Amino acid sequence: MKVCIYGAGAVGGHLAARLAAAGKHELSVIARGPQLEAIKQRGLTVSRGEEIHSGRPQHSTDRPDTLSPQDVVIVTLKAQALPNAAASIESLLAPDGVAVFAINGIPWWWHKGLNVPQTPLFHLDPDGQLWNRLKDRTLGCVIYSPNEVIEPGVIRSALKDRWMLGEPDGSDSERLNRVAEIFQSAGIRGLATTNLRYEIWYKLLINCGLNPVAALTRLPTPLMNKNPDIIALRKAVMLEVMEIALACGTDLRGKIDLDELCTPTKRSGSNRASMLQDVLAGRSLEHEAILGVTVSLAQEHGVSAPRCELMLGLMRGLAESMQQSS
Ligand SMILES: NC(=O)C1=CN([C@@H]2O[C@H](COP(=O)(O)OP(=O)(O)OC[C@H]3O[C@@H](n4cnc5c(N)ncnc54)[C@H](OP(=O)(O)O)[C@@H]3O)[C@@H](O)[C@H]2O)C=CC1
Ligand SMILES: CC(C)(CO)C(=O)C(=O)O
Repeated sequence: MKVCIYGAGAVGGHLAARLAAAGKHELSVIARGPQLEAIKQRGLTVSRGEEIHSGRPQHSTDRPDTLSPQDVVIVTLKAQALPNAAASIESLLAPDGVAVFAINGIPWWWHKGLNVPQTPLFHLDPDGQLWNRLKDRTLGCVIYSPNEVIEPGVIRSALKDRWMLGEPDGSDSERLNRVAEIFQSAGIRGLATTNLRYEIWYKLLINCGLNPVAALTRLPTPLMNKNPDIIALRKAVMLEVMEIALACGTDLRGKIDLDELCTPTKRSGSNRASMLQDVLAGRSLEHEAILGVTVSLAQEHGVSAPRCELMLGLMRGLAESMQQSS
């Protein structure tokens, strides 16, 4: 298969290193800047506890138009970078190729397969570029794997390793199983599910509590997990997201141990949430996909979510101040 990772940063670099190390597929990566230079010179390395996986993709470029048509494009850009990449993702796909969006937050394709007007999500896809080009050629992926680029081409990952893959409409398709096999061929725990929306809400609940607080306090996760004020705040946010999920048709009550989500484990390891990594690197923030759409859904369904609203306001302010100082 021809497999392309579009946006080989922390998460994409992790996948690319393991796929390249396994060598089962023809691998291309799209990256840029020092990360691309390092990949060209030394390939990619990911360390997970005692494990180290290294490999060099067959093709590395910042010009997607130079690659041949791909069977699978795994998109690991930040949500806010997707609309500008929609046309090039579409042109990269072979006629029966599929794009897999491995992204946090509510995904741009959220309305697909739901009994609601089949329209793009304004916050994430304002001109409908993603929806119009890719809605029938897309799988979703919920990532349970914390990663950070510690130097160009080198990624440190926690041991947690679960990548839930699903069709937007919840069907069990041939292409879904094909993609899960690609992950598994590299020893990556990619699992096909017919209920990806459950995973999206579960992960969103974690991210709404954790990522903005990490970005605002600049605390790494292990320190947040020792701070009673922050734990209380995160739990309160998570309870709100649980109510929003319920109003949208996903019942997480009784299925999630909020204490456990605020407790350090060996598998989650020591890491900085991706939004904190973005703040420290001066990159744009993913708060609209994580909090903006969540708050909109709360308002649409008449659910009170004051803490999510507060977090969203603060994150919009942080994004503005970062933009002004850049
Ligand atoms: N990191 C983590 O632990 C986790 C992240 N996630 C989610 O995974 C997704 C990806 O996150 P993450 O890997 O952390 O993000 P990164 O910012 O580390 O990776 C994205 C990469 O894409 C590159 N890129 C952006 N635009 C282009 C372009 N036009 N051409 C080429 N390269 C480009 C970026 O370069 P540049 O740096 O120059 O912008 C960066 O290297 C997000 O939705 C995140 O929330 C989910 C679970 C854990
Ligand atoms: C769960 C968590 C916080 C892992 O670091 C994540 O998804 C992120 O960093 O965005």
